[in-house]
Amino acid sequence: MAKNTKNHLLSVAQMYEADQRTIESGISGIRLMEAAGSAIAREITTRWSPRKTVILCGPGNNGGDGFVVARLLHNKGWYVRILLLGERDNLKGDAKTNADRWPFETQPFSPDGIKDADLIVDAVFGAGLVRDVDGIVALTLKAAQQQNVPIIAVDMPSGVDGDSGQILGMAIQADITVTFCRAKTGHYLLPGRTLCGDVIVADIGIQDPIIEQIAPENTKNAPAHLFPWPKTEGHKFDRGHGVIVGGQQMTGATRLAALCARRVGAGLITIAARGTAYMVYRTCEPGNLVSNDNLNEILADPRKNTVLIGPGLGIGEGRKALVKDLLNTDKNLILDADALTMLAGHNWQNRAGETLLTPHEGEFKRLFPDITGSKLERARQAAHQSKATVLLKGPDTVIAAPDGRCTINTTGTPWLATAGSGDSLAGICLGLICQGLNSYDGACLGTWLHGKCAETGGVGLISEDISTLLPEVLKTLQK
Ligand SMILES: NC(=O)C1=CN([C@@H]2O[C@H](COP(=O)(O)OP(=O)(O)OC[C@H]3O[C@@H](n4cnc5c(N)ncnc54)[C@H](O)[C@@H]3O)[C@@H](O)[C@H]2O)[C@H](O)CC1
Ligand SMILES: [K+]
Repeated sequence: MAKNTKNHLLSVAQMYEADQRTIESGISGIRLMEAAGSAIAREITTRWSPRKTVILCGPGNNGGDGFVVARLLHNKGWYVRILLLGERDNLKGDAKTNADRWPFETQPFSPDGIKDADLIVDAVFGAGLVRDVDGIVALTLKAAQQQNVPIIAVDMPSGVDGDSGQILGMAIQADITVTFCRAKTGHYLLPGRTLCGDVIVADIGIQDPIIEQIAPENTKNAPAHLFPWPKTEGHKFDRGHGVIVGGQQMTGATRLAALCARRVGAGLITIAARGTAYMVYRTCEPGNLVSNDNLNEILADPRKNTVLIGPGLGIGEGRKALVKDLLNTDKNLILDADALTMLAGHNWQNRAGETLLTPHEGEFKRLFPDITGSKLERARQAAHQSKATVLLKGPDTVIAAPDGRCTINTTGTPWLATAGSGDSLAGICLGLICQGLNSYDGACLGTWLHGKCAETGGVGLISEDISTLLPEVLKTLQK
């Protein structure tokens, strides 16, 4: 059966490979370019009425797409001018063919060339961006930005790296970006995601089996189908028993996590706590189980399969030893916050249970100080090195599995940057993993749900809202 590859994200190299394999299968490059240009012209004409349009064409095939757009808009009666970077005579291949089909003059790049534009098409650089944008290109793109008219980017906003989403030198802010076949990782990693505006993925005739053969390791996070719906015949012990090592002082973190774990369907949640904190937990949410037994005794019950440690934990030698002891158990572990901080310099080994690390950027740097690269590549390397699933938090959270798979999450709002939000996320993941999801699936679904809660809650969201919003989000997943 054909796999659904629609959520796969391609790297730039994989896009070139898909292109090449398609051409080898008998679809010419010129046909692909025509399809790319038609898709862009279609997206423009369905959104905007005819108006003075300036198309900025670069020296490669991104510029070639621009020439196709120019011809198609001109044929529909639009007034179109082209600014071309470099000499027309230097164009090659399909870009040259399409330049030859444009019977009018082109003008050189210059800020002045933008002046009367009511709509701008950015066909300067796409997949082939290799160095910083500077000089006359930067000046012209700046003028295009200042014109304050709609900007349509072909494939990528020029200046954005298609793999990392990083800006090389400078980049243009687009209103829409039309890309081809599949989105690229740079469309969803920041700042690329913001610079793209709306991302539209157009079919240009590259067939799904070609993408299956390439087997991209990156996806856009789309895990709703993984939700473990309770079974009619099930009872609470079928629905997982999670344990949270309760913080001594920051008891709120543990309570937020426990509420979220239960809201996503965990059958039972035990908070392991000592001293005064034990009494705090005993007198709070009545649905939590609370135990002041020794942690080893609590975990002796094999049904308690997943442990969350870190939220509100605090730092100290005793607590560090506790985290290390947990690593030697066969329980599924979710290590968050202070637990991560205390593992800096740890020598990662294969564990018997699943391991999920949920660092933000600061914790990640302490845990993996030698790992560099794009957010995606750093998460992937960390997962490989630690043999754990790594959930690298942020507005473009990346989840990486030890086997090389990565997903980029796109749900959420800036209101999630609030105290207790991470504790809630860790709790959601606990609730899902204790029900039997593996740590990668649990992390993907947990992150997606957490973001959906924020979207549903809207403005003014605080972390206490997240568990309350979960039922509303889950209802939207019911068939
Ligand atoms: N299947 C598809 O996705 C299709 C994609 N198409 C389009 O082709 C481009 C990629 O084309 P390519 O020629 O490989 O690269 P670019 O046009 O992006 O740029 C290459 C060109 O630019 C020069 N260059 C790169 N960086 C800089 C810089 N900072 N300053 C100055 N010059 C720079 C480089 O030296 C080259 O000369 C893809 O994005 C799609 O838009 C096709 O339509 C076919 C189908
Ligand atoms: K572009």
